[in-house]
Amino acid sequence: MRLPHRPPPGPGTTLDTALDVRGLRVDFAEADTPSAPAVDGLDLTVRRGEIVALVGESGSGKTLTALSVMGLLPPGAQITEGRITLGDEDLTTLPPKHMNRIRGHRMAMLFQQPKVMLDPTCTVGSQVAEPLRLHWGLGRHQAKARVVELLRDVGIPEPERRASAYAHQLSGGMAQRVMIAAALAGEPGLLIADEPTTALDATVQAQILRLLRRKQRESGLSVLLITHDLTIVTSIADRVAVMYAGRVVEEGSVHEVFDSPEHPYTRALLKASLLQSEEGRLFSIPGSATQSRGLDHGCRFHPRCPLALDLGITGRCSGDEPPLHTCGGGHRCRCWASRPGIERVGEAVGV
Ligand SMILES: Nc1ncnc2c1ncn2[C@@H]1O[C@H](COP(=O)(O)OP(=O)(O)OP(=O)(O)O)[C@@H](O)[C@H]1O
Repeated sequence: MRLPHRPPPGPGTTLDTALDVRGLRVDFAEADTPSAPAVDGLDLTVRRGEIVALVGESGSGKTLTALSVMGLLPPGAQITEGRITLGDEDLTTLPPKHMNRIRGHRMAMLFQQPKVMLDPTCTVGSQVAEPLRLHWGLGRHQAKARVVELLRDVGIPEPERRASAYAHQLSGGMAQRVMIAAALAGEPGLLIADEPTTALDATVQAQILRLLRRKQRESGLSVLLITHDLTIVTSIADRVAVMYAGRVVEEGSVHEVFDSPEHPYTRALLKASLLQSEEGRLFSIPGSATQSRGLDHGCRFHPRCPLALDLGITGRCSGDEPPLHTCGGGHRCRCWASRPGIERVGEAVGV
């Protein structure tokens, strides 16, 4: 596929960069009426050995971003602009056969519903063995022994016996451990985890997050973690990127973004989460991200933004798209109003 516009890798791209996404745009080709891109000029970097959380409301384009990287977009969706670089490889130009070799070997993905993702007709052991045979060329006996090691390593009790179990015989937590073993079997450098603990209860969720953190520390794995849950971000991630209507509006270390949020959308997300709910009162952000998709002028958030609406700065906010500018260190924000002084005004209007 020939892409109309492929920007160069991002300015900070170094040997240290595991994944670099520049100007990614995803469109649905089969839509009857022309629709807005689902991902719209997204820039994102994951460095080697770090966990980056991608957060944002439902429909902001997080999953399509992950599927674009994996080369697994659903039928009808296609990358129409942008560049995705994994290590030194430009994934947007690779033929499907080459992508098959990279998937599972250099990058792997964990999904929300592990029991659904496991093949019900194959044993757990054969599914964990697949990448070992495919990417490392292990024979049946070698692969079997390695499967037991991998299952033990992710905390599956009696791994020899469990290797011959089927998906329906596993709890949700066990199934996710098996998926982690299968994902890590090919020894990928990048793991994309899309809401990996959403379907699990709180105790199992904490165990799975600890397991991911341990694997990241032991093997220098890079992780792109997609989640709605900001408490998960604070417990596991090094950096966070906040996505709104198809693009990143704020990014930085978890400390920078959560302790000093600059973008009114990030502030609203934090306020809507348990992290900042006031005396148990629930806050929701008026409107939805979909109403901002397809805006071809101004800040995508301005129709819902209390700063733009209350402070009468709508002219600027609806006129030009703000750039992602540096607010100090690695903290960057896409808002005309994120300047010293305005922050206090933002607090005054309750965002
Ligand atoms: N198969 C599809 N066909 C048409 N449009 C789609 C399809 N999948 C996603 N979209 C559109 O792309 C947008 C982004 O979807 P995506 O799944 O990436 O959002 P998300 O941020 O991951 O949401 P969630 O947190 O609910 O999973 C959706 O709002 C939807 O309009």
